[in-house]
Amino acid sequence: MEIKITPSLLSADFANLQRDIEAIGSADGLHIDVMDYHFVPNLTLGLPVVQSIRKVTDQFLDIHLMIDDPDRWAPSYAEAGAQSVTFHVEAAKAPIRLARELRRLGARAGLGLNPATDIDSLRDVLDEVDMILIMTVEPGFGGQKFLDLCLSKIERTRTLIGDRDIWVQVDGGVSTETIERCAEAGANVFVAGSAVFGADDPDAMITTLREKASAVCGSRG
Ligand SMILES: O=C(CO)[C@@H](O)[C@H](O)COP(=O)(O)O
Ligand SMILES: [Fe+2]
Repeated sequence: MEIKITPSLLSADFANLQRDIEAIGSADGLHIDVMDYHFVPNLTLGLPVVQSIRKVTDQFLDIHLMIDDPDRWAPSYAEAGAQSVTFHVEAAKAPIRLARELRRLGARAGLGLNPATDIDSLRDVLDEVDMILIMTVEPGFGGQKFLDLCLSKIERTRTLIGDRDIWVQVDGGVSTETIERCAEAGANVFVAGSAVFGADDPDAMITTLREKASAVCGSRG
């Protein structure tokens, strides 16, 4: 499965978003973390900023909603032109209805899972989604330490998916130190915030991360 590196704009300079987006031209998408002070103890940005970003880039927009009541708010991000919208299973009231609505609006539907949320009970929902986002830190902040305990969930997720065309995204603490283990476990989409924007050359870091993940996936077959 194709490897994708989607840097998180959470670690970009919010006063210079366009500049920082242009500095990562080799990214496979822009991961945009929407937080509401309720689902997580942090506040970031919302729909107006996503609409503005849409106007200045053709990049694939990968929205990660860490908000209460995604049933109400998520469709607007698809309408704003985001190609992928991920909501959390812990927050959604009707995840199947919401995933269907996102797909109807032309977006890929993503299902996000916190570190303590199990995947096994979600096997019946898999055909409704295009991506499973596995948090590898508690959601809310960039720059946290990768939780190794999530690796076995990545493996179980890939096994449950079988031959379905569903992406497995890992988010949190992904770096040159951890990306190979995530790829080995079965992830193919990698969010990296502090690792990319904290690097001297963010675009070169994307290439390094992609090479490390690809080397593992190549050997995994
Ligand atoms: O969703 C989140 C945090 O809740 C992430 O997307 C972070 O922004 C990733 O940042 P790093 O751990 O890569 O610094
Ligand atoms: Fe995220």
